[in-house]
Amino acid sequence: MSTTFQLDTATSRANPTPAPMKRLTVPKIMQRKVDGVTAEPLVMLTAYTARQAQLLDPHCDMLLVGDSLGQVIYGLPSTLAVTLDMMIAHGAAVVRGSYHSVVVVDMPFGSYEGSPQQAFASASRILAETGAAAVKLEGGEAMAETIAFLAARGIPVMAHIGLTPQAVNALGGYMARGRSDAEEAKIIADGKAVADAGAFAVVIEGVVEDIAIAVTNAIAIPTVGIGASAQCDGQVLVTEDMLGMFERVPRFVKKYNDIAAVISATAETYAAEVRSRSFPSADHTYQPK
Ligand SMILES: Nc1nc(=O)c2c([nH]1)NC[C@@H]1CN(c3ccc(C(=O)N[C@@H](CCC(=O)O)C(=O)O)cc3)CN21
Ligand SMILES: CC(C)C(=O)C(=O)O
Repeated sequence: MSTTFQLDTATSRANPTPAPMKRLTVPKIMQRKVDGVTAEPLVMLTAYTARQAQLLDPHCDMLLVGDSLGQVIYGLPSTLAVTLDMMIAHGAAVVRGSYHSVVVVDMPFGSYEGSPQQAFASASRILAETGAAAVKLEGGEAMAETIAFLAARGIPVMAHIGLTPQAVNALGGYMARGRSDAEEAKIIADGKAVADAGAFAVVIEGVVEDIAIAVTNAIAIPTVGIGASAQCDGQVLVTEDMLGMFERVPRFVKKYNDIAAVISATAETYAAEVRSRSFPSADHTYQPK
């Protein structure tokens, strides 16, 4: 299956450079941490579709095909019902729509926790069938053996610690983590464990800021914060949250726009024109010669 062809793009903004195969690489992402305080923070956003990827790609270092698509695209109550096939379909679309950013695809709940071998089977399908460069999985110390197994076999792994949404039933909700000494120690140990295991980067979600800073200072791989700290080595948000597509978003989301209002107002105008028969007009219909 060919997954790397280029799409025509409508705007020059979607085509920032003429060189098609100059995609950032995982080693270049890791180099940002080596460069230390002089390096620019890493910019990551979620993307689920080809056109969304085209628009975001020029502005990002990494695009995350997050399992948040379960809630954002499919209207599911949590990420637990997201399947490997869903992640692969959307991952392939995002790779086709981008050529600058490193594309990272989430491993869905149930596709990797059973054993390192199960994780390898799932991750190798993701890379082979999407063209993405890396996978992300949730978990710290408990996933260290699996991260090492994948990394040793050429699969770059982004870890995800702190508020891990696939563990919502065990955590009891999407509350911030690290408010007790035991939780704080656990999150710091998780960060060290995934770095030692060979993860190339780690998402730190929904933790008390001091802990995000402590992990960032304690490990040699980039930390990507969401509800964490501006001192992380990068940031990620769910694109639809940032765009203002939803009424209710986590506290850590900054709504940079109100796209929900744009969509509602546009649909309202269209509906009014259909009902008044002012659309389609002569410009949008075919007349005889
Ligand atoms: N659209 C979207 N954005 C996300 O950031 C996101 C998803 N979906 N789906 C997967 C997980 C779930 N996440 C979530 C979901 C909800 C809260 C939330 O509502 N937090 C509350 C506090 C928790 C509570 O009171 O129960 C908050 O006010 O931040 C946080 C993270 C983060 N991820
Ligand atoms: C919120 C981000 C980090 C994520 O894991 C997702 O989009 O699923």
